[in-house]
Amino acid sequence: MDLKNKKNKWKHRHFWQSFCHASAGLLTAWKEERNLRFHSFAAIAVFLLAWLLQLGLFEWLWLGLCVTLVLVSELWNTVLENVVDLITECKRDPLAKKAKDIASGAVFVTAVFAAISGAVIFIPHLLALF
Ligand SMILES: Nc1ncnc2c1ncn2[C@@H]1O[C@H](COP(=O)(O)OP(=O)(O)OP(=O)(O)O)[C@@H](O)[C@H]1O
Repeated sequence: MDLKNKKNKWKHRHFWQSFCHASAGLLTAWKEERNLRFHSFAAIAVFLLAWLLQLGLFEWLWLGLCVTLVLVSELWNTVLENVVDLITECKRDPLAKKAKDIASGAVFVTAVFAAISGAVIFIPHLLALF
């Protein structure tokens, strides 16, 4: 297939169009993915606690990095689930299971990293209160 000469009719022509499609994607993921909503609320709770404890700039940056990593890995997990369902037409397939389980594993690894980082940052501040 000659992809070079084939014009993609869906190609974005304006930045604003790209922005609208990205926002629509985020909204769809938010509506459909329970885990994404859970991680988003957890992120809000983390930022609220960081604000109450008056954390420093680098602690905020580190927490921001952890939250971003978790949310982005959750979004990629959703992308993969949708692509796998598209290919398999939602039929049972051992390769589909393998791909989805590994993608979930990636989210789990990021979430564990975020939880450990959160504990390292918050525990000393919380202990100092008592
Ligand atoms: N087509 C399939 N063939 C075989 N097993 C599948 C298939 N689709 C899903 N599964 C199994 O079911 C699990 C849940 O898949 P599903 O697509 O419902 O994701 P989910 O419940 O949104 O998961 P997550 O919590 O990772 O977001 C997968 O991890 C996999 O083990």
